[in-house]
Formats: sequence, C-alpha cells, structure tokens
Amino acid sequence: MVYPITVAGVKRDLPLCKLNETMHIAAFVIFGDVELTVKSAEALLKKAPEFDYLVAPEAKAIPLIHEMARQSGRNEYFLARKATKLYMNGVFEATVRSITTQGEQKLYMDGADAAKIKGKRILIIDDVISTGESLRAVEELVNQAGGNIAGRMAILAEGDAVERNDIIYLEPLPLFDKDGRPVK
Ligand SMILES: Nc1ncnc2[nH]cnc12
Repeated sequence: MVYPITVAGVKRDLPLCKLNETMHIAAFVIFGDVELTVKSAEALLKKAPEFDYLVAPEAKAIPLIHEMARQSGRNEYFLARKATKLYMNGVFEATVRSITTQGEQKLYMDGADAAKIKGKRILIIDDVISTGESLRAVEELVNQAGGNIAGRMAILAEGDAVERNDIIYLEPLPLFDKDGRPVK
C-alpha cells in the first residue's frame, strides 16, 4: 500500500507502515532523495519568515536544514542532537515522545551553539511535524539558549498538526486506519 503525494512539484509514493494495531502512517523519508530535498528546501525558503539561524532536530531533517542553509547563503546551522558527544560542552536537554520512536527520547543542545543562538531569530525546521513533540523539545532548547523563535517550518504536517496555524508547511499528510484508509 502506498500514498501518492506531490511535494514542491515532486511526486512520490509513500509506503504505508503499521504504527500499532489501529493505525498506519505513510513513511516520508528524505534521506537519499536529492531532488525532493532540494525542491522542498527551495519551496520552504520562499515561505520563510526572516531569520538569523536555522535549527533542526537530528536526524531526518539534516539534509533539509543543510540544503536550506546552503540555498539561503548561510554557512552555519545548528542541530538538536539525539545523544551527547564527548566534544560537546555545557550541554542541556529536553524530553521528547515521538510517534515513530518507542518510549522517551531526549534532545540535547551544545553550549557553544547555544551561545551563538542567544538573542538571534531562530527558524525551526523539520521534515514532518506530527505530534509536535520534537518541535516542542527543540523550541524548549532554543528558549533555554535565549534565542527568539522566528518561525516553525516542515515539509509535511501530519494528522492533528494539519490544523496548526503556528507552523508553515508545504503539504498535509493524513494518518491511516488499520486497513490503510486515510483518517485525518
Ligand atoms: N509519516 C512519517 N514519516 C516519517 N517519519 C515520521 N515521523 C512522524 N510521522 C512520520
């Protein structure tokens, strides 16, 4: 079962994956898809508010944030990491409950990145916003760093996120029932 979608003029068939006993999701993964990443970045930048820095959660949004930074002539962007690394200092964290990951997950921000974010206009980027949990966690980290949220953008808004008016996105993505019928 697939869900056909056109994003920024690019057509893809998203495979339906079982999430639990009652729901399926249409998997949207930009990893390895250069055309989709480049065109989505272009389309999002056309709709973007003014910003100083882009920030995204690890991992699926990394090609997108890189391409958006490159196209907008910015040489630096920041990631909320899924794990701390020994080269990170002054790290702080926020907790996430994701739709695709079991249980709790944490996101971490490096202190050196936080110092650059302080007082700057920050545009938060993700590939898909669904429950809004990772977005909320990134926002918490940006706030802790003293950054000002300039906007929240994603390629797709899924399920309830479709009705949010505080995010800018390119296309809606439904959730699907146990038989693969779109529900929302
Ligand atoms: N439909 C989807 N595809 C891939 N990752 C997701 N995360 C949340 N919803 C998703």
